[in-house]
Amino acid sequence: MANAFDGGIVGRGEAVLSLRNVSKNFGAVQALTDIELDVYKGEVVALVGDNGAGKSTLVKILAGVHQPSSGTMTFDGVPVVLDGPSAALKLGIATVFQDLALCENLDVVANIYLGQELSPMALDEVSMEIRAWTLLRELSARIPSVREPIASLSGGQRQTVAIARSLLLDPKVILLDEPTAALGVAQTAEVLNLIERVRDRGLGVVMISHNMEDVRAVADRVVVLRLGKNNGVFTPDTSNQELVSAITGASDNSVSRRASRRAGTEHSAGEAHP
Ligand SMILES: Nc1ncnc2c1ncn2[C@@H]1O[C@H](COP(=O)(O)OP(=O)(O)OP(=O)(O)O)[C@@H](O)[C@H]1O
Repeated sequence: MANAFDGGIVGRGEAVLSLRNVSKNFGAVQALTDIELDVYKGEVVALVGDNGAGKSTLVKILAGVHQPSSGTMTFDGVPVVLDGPSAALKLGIATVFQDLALCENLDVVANIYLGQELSPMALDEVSMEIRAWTLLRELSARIPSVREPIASLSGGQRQTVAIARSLLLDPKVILLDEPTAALGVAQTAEVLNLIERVRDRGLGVVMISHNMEDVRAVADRVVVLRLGKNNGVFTPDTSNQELVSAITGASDNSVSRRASRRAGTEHSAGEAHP
């Protein structure tokens, strides 16, 4: 069911992360215009839209990779300016980009601790292994051994390691760029379960996805971008037809035509057999 721009979140307290009137241009290219976004604790927000709609640009702004050309961002109610990815991380916004940035030849523990120069923890190997193992167990991750090199893991397991790594600094918000892209059915289910457990830890999750089935399975709200602008916030039970219309801007598309054909068939079938 669709509703305006709040997606049914009225009365949920203060958002952990908010954007107001955020615009971004790259020279003459207007990638985002007046974007509004709220992310609450313990919810999964799916960010959907056609190619070039501005999803990656928006996530990169939240991750501190790009700076908005105008508009404001607040974190825990406080206006913030992210001048780089490490500023976002320090604040409590972790990102898992599509490339995952894992080292094939290193094991799970080493990858989870990779690039933790921000961390004040100077842990020995044993403590690192225990912490990595505890984290993965809390996430019910199916990793055979934390001493397994990344090269021998499946796509879903790699995504799991990348997500576990992003949780190491106890972020409040995690950004996932197409976390199920290129995964098979079982691995996708595994990663979606993991996302639910991250949400259950009280984090706000923002997930870019092109896959409406995944979005329906895990999202609490679906934020649609179209041509760099907000085009509605929907609940995950919204019909495919309505979502596709919001994404493409066209009410006449193959999904709506199929739906109306089906309705027509049912109607005439109903008439034939009252
Ligand atoms: N670094 C950049 N320089 C110039 N233009 C850019 C840059 N990054 C993005 N754009 C433009 O901004 C617009 C939004 O792109 P963006 O990658 O955010 O869309 P998207 O929704 O993530 O698309 P996709 O689903 O294809 O990844 C596009 O017109 C794109 O060409």
